[in-house]
Amino acid sequence: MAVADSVLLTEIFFSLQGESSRVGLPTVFVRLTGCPLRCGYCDSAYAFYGGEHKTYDEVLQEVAKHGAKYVCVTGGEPLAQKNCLPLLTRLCDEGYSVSLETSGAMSIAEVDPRVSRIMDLKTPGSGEEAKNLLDNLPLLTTKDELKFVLTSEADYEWAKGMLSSHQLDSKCPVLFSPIWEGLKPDQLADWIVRDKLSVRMQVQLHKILWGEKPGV
Ligand SMILES: C[S@@+](CC[C@H](N)C(=O)[O-])C[C@H]1O[C@@H](n2cnc3c(N)ncnc32)[C@H](O)[C@@H]1O
Ligand SMILES: Nc1nc2[nH]cc(C(=O)O)c2c(=O)[nH]1
Ligand code: SF4
Ligand SMILES: [Mg+2]
Repeated sequence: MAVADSVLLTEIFFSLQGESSRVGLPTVFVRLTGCPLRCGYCDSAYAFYGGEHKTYDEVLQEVAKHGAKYVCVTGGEPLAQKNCLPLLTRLCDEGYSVSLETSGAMSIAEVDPRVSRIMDLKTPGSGEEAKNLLDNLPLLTTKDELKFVLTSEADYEWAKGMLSSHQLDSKCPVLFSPIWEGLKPDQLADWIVRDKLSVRMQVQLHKILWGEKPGV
């Protein structure tokens, strides 16, 4: 149930951005609760349930305490809460440089244009490929990023096929990321070099630094 002018929140924390082309930048993370997907590898399942209702003002106050320039709204699936949209706009109005991590299973059409949308196109290995909303693809602009999280060689081949069939690398930067402790990063690197793909490979920096746990 949506409560007026509020979101259901799992956590707010300050860390180094571990993903996307913003990797390494000190960033405040706002993790909203709930997700309609169940990717087999999900590292944020603790955000599926629970959470606390927080008004936009309360979220902004908590974010401001950290004195950072960058804010990343994630989840769960942030766009599953309709109040995520006004929250993104309030964060932009405050002058933050805002990114949004989204599964691409919900429309990104109404997201404030100042936000950089990091859209994950779910691979077959996630178990949630059927949820991909392909109508989102034409909406991506050069300030957005399209991400493939890969579990296997089959996922890699699928992602390569999607790149060429939809000419995805001409829309926005493309990220290829191996699942943590699943697909070996050096194996993925070898395939990308072999095939000369114009994608950015990345591993989750925060897990290299601190392991897999909430709040980092
Ligand atoms: C936790 S999700 C939250 C935002 C949104 N629900 C989504 O899936 O994009 C943020 C990003 O973490 C990625 N992720 C989750 N678990 C992962 C894992 N075990 N290894 C690598 N990336 C993972 C997701 O694929 C997604 O790109
Ligand atoms: N440090 C850090 N960077 C991140 N970038 C995206 C994250 C996410 O969970 O969406 C994440 C996260 O959980 N931690
Ligand atoms: S969509 Fe994101 S939060 Fe939801 S299960 Fe998949 S990775 Fe986890
Ligand atoms: Mg994470």
